[in-house]
Amino acid sequence: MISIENVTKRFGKRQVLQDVSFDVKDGEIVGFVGLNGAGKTTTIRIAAGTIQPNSGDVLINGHSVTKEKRVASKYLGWVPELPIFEQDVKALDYFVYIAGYYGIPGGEAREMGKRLFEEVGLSGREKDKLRNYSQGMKKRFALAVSLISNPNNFLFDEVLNGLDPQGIQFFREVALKMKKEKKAILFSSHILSEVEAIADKVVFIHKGRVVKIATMDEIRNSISTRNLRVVLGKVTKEAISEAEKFGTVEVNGNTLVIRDCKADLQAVSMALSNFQVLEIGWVTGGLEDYFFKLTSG
Ligand SMILES: Nc1ncnc2c1ncn2[C@@H]1O[C@H](COP(=O)(O)OP(=O)(O)OP(=O)(O)O)[C@@H](O)[C@H]1O
Repeated sequence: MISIENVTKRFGKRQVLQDVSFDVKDGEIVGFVGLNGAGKTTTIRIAAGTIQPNSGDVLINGHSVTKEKRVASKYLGWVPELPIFEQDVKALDYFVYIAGYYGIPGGEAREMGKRLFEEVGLSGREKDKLRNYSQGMKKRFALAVSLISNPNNFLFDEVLNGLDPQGIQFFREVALKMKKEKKAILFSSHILSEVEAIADKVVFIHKGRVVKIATMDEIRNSISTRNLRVVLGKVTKEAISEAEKFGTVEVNGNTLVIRDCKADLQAVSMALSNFQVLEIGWVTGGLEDYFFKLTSG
């Protein structure tokens, strides 16, 4: 479990984080969302122990990153937005070198490296120098490194940035697999559809403050559009022209979506009653609608 507790951070005179608090529970994927400069990376770097907060703390499985960094780090994996590695070293050699910091002897580290390279889709590229890795490959390498201590908490900072669709799918599946294994995952991303696809809960940060924490169910239920979805038992020409009296109609099998519906649900339900209304309800919006509503407010 990752607990961010009242974290405050200033860079010089600029207040970058103000009293940021939230939890990522075991078996939970938490989306971390905010505009550019909102404070996501700073929060993540504080959680990873690479920068110190001015006040507050982050607990990893109950261990303070500010006071017990070594122990806390053992339970934490981190894939940074722009992984920076030694460029002139062969990837597997560098992995073995890093594993040394975790007290893993050379031979064992090499075997572990081969296994993890395969797991993250880098087999065959063990002898390439890191300078010859693409951005996506560097992220996969950072993931392999983060798996060395088999931690149960993960920080993914904009891991999808600059990835091709295959890379995006790979990291989505990694996060979902980790969730199944009851790991705690904090996942920052600008690709809101991806956050929506995997997150259980979303933390919204704006100008250094947490402005909202909501589950995906709460988000979906709170945004209702003027688009009405109706499932009919009988979809006939008459049914469609009846529906068209209320707005533009899209037909997909037995489902009609009346866009910008001018009437209320009961009126449409009555008007279509001869065509067997099996289901009727307003289409709910997604994370993107919610995010814009929140930040424009
Ligand atoms: N080392 C630093 N020194 C001074 N200011 C910094 C430093 N790192 C970050 N900042 C400032 O802190 C604020 C938050 O930056 P941060 O990178 O955490 O935002 P972010 O939400 O991750 O943004 P993005 O979505 O663009 O990655 C910004 O105003 C940024 O300029």
